Amino acid sequence: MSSTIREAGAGAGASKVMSLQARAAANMPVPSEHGIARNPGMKLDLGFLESVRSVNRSALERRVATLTKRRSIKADNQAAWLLRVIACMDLTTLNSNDTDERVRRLCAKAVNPLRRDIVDGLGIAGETIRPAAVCVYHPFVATAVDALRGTGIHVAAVSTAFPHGLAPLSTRLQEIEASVRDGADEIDVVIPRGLVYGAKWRELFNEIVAMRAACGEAHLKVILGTGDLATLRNVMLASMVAMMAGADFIKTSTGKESVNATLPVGLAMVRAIRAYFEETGYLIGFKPAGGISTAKVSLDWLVLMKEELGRPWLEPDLFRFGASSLLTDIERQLEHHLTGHYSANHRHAMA
Ligand SMILES: O=C[C@H](O)COP(=O)(O)O
Repeated sequence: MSSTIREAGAGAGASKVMSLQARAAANMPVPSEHGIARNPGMKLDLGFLESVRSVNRSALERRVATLTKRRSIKADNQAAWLLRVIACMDLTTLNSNDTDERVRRLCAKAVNPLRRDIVDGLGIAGETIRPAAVCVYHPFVATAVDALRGTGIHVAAVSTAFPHGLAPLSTRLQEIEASVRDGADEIDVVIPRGLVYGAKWRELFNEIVAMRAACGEAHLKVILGTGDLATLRNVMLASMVAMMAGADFIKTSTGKESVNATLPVGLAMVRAIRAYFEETGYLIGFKPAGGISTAKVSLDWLVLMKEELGRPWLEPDLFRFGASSLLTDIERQLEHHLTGHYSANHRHAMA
């Protein structure tokens, strides 16, 4: 396993991953018109996990401060970048009061994410700007599949005793299989955090391997619940175990922890993705989720992805925001871009 991860807390200046041309020349898996070559996973490398002693939090924080201060998205380009945020969004509803009707309304919003006057004002009437997926609890998968049929928008299901993952493995696997049967394209699973506290890496690996098998063709996003994991070392190691076990994406949070997606923790995960890439040649997706509700913060995340991993990670195949209210703020900012005024949130009702 490469040394990149051991240096994950090192300061600025870390190189981006290899260009697509260089990858092709080196016969490595490359994104194609059929999508990204899927991560098959690898053997659990316990020796490598033991070799990771600590992660330098302050170095990660310094790097984030530099990236967000020297923001490379100019004001003139911000509208275009906000449209990219929409394209990389898993528009989410994960509430105790979700209903079929609410999910249908959210799906309708996904199909037409921006008000007509904003679309016309931006001159994008001929373009299809839509979230990558709608993310729901398992009982609403069939409703979302029905509502989104023919739109190209995926349905993502949180299917393993979300948000805590505290059910027998057999129950969690059955839930995944049921979501896949109902038509989910993507499955967001949570890890039982206790396996991380106990350093039960083999057990965690085996669980994720079984989840990946239960997903079949559906893509697997592994939620770490980083706010619960206590240390950045745990975040790094859990990220690596998830990727070794065959995760297509690693995801920060459920949105239900007291601390959800933060940029320094995201940076640690992104560097784990880079290390996995350097070892295996496979490109793993990243999904920050939970508490990302402003356009400004979403742009910070895009800058981080672009600077740390490069252009391929600005596409929905490799990058998603998990967010329930971000679209509302993006609409407001786009309206401000066009008119110079902000309107009230209720004019951009989500559902
Ligand atoms: O996976 C997505 C999250 O649950 C969304 O969290 P949020 O409601 O804080 O945006």
